[in-house]
Amino acid sequence: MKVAKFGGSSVADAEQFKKVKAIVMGNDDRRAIVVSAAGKSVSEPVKVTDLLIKIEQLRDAGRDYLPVFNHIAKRFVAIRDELGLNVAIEDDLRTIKQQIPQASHDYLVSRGEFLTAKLMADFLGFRFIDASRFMFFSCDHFDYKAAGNRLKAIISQSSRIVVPGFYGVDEAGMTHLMPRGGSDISGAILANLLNADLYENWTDVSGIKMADPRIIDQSRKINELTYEELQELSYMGISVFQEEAVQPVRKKQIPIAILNTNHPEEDGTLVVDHVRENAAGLITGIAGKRDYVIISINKYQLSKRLDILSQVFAIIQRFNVSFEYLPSGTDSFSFLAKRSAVANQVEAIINALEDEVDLDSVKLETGISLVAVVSDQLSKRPAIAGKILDILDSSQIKIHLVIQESSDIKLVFGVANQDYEKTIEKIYRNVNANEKKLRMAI
Ligand SMILES: Nc1ncnc2c1ncn2[C@@H]1O[C@H](COP(=O)(O)OP(=O)(O)O)[C@@H](O)[C@H]1O
Ligand SMILES: N[C@@H](CC(=O)OP(=O)(O)O)C(=O)O
Repeated sequence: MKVAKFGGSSVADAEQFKKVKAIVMGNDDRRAIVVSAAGKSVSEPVKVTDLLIKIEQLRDAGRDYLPVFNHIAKRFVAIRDELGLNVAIEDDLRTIKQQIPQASHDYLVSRGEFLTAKLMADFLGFRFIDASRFMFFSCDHFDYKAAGNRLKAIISQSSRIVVPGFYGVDEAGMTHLMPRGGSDISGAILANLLNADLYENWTDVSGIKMADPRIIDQSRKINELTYEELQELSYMGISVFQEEAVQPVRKKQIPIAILNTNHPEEDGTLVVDHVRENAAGLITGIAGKRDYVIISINKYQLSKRLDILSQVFAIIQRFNVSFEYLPSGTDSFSFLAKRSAVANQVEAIINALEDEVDLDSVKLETGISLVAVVSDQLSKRPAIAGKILDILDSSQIKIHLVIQESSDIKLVFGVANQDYEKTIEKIYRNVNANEKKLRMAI
């Protein structure tokens, strides 16, 4: 059997619902469906999830949230009516409206998936199973055993079900929301629990492109990639698949297919443990994230001075900031964080480091973007890294730092924010134009 997850763009309105139905009915094996909340469409510029977050913000500011709520309600009623369904969605909308004044963030923001799944279940003629009945979280971790047992008790082998994505329930019975893009995680967990043969992830692009299609028009599609490569690309910012959604299917070696709801006839991307030798490119994908800060400390023979390093870490801990990378050298150590994560604490951290620790220097760099090149081949052909540095050097892009991780399949460059798109473009165009030549050279 297959688990099929449909993203927000696939369920944005009644027309999209019809495409979903045609896909689901097109294969008898598609028996477990996970949906996100109705997303953006031509006539709806904001995702329902973001509208729900807006309601919470207005409520907390003591402002009128009813116009936003009414807009959401109208969207769901319109889908119901255009599809000629009988679901009494007004009852659910009324309950949610009554709850808003005291609703938790997790409960309120999860309602988009709840309502979308209710409509989809009715439209498909499948059973609606609320995620709160079996998606059990315990201390923030998913409880596979308890969830699997409960699911077995509530559905049979032949059941055809629709489950809302993005949330589950905690030990206290309260709604537990997953990170943004979390319906991908729900789908992956369901595939794991049901021992699916395939996890289909239906979105608005025909598979994963080698580079963000918003930067590289007509970017080449990745036909196959490994779970590990997908995880690294997702971590580095490709929004098409949530990074935490890889592990649940990887554990059971369930392949993932990334497919396009608007063009179901097109091949997508297949994610597996090992890519066929002839399917692997020199570089699998390029991804990136903008707006980082780097705090670098320098001290002669720092790598041997654990006393100094522990003082530095004590300061970092005091500020409770999460750093994503900690590259180090013999005399230096750097902390890399998203600018929004350090917000206005940077100056205070630097002052504390300068005042309290005996360092040679403390340096701050801002406006840094990270660009990652991911490829299973990087570990087998280390010369690829050199070629990419060559490309950047001849494009006169200043590299602020290079990080090659122990996983050996990802190479990260720090460049100035204004060079972000140029960096991705230069690597993409050069590697694709010269793939044959590069292969022979390394
Ligand atoms: N490398 C990439 N390949 C494909 N899509 C990408 C890539 N990087 C970013 N994206 C973006 O991801 C989007 C799909 O993800 P998302 O908006 O979460 O879809 P959904 O609503 O189906 O969950 C695409 O429309 C595309 O703009
Ligand atoms: N609706 C949630 C969860 C999700 O997975 O959405 P999408 O599939 O549209 O990325 C969000 O916007 O984060």
